[in-house]
Amino acid sequence: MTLISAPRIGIAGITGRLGTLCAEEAGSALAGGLSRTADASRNITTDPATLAKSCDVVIDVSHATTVPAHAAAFAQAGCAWVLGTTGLDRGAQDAVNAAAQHIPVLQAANFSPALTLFLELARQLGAGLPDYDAEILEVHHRQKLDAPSGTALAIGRAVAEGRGVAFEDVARTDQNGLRPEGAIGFASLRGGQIVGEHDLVLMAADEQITLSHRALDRRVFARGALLAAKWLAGRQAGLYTMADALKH
Ligand SMILES: NC(=O)C1=CN([C@@H]2O[C@H](COP(=O)(O)OP(=O)(O)OC[C@H]3O[C@@H](n4cnc5c(N)ncnc54)[C@H](OP(=O)(O)O)[C@@H]3O)[C@@H](O)[C@H]2O)C=CC1
Ligand SMILES: O=C(O)C1=N[C@H](C(=O)O)C[C@H](O)C1
Repeated sequence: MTLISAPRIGIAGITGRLGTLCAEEAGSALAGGLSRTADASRNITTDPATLAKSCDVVIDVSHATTVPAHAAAFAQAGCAWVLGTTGLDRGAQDAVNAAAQHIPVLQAANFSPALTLFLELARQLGAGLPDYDAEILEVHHRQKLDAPSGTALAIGRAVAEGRGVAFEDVARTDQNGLRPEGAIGFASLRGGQIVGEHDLVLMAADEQITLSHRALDRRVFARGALLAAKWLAGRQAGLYTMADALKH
């Protein structure tokens, strides 16, 4: 493994809300971008293989449907992949896992340092309060496409992991009917320009605890993505988390 001190960074989804900020944060390390509309003047291509050839690492904040093609192209080129896109289906996640056999992949639904620590606290709360009703509320801007948010799902997975249960067995996105014992529930609100809010609430008959995170500026994600990219470039193949990047 040879870590790269000044990696060339590409951005998939470079024209988007987060991609634009990532490009700004990358500064002179920016090698190019990926979009559905090419722009040679900015080294923006429509072809993931072409982008991968000019980069050491790609920050991917685009759309879930692009994930299988990106996985194949980046793995083929040997380019590291920081994946922040959310809303992946099973097939897309399988493609990520397969790519991680060949290249370093850091997958994080949320690049914020505080939210990364939130996941650890959620794991502890899940383990320490196994019988409390766990509910996760997330609020985002009106343009967001996926629900529940990737972060909300990651929080739910952390609680389930703390409880030693399979997330798929306890996740509850439809609130109709009697609340099953041990369920982890989700609720989503969409409106305005809310950057991203997440609450984990654990409730018993006689007390309740809430863990809250508020992203106040989308740039927190862009800064985290850059930190992740610089940490990942040149590492061994494998699937890494934001916690890995923050603790080294
Ligand atoms: N990990 C994290 O910390 C964070 C992750 N995210 C995630 O990043 C992703 C992007 O978020 P955001 O920047 O707000 O989204 P935007 O819609 O603003 O940007 C996404 C970009 O992806 C490109 N794209 C490629 N294929 C498609 C498609 N089929 N449909 C729509 N867009 C497509 C578009 O660029 P073009 O039109 O040029 O092709 C678009 O500008 C989301 O999955 C979001 O959940 C967001 C914030 C933080
Ligand atoms: O789409 C967004 O904006 C965000 N998406 C991520 C998610 O789905 O969790 C992270 C953050 O909450 C903002």
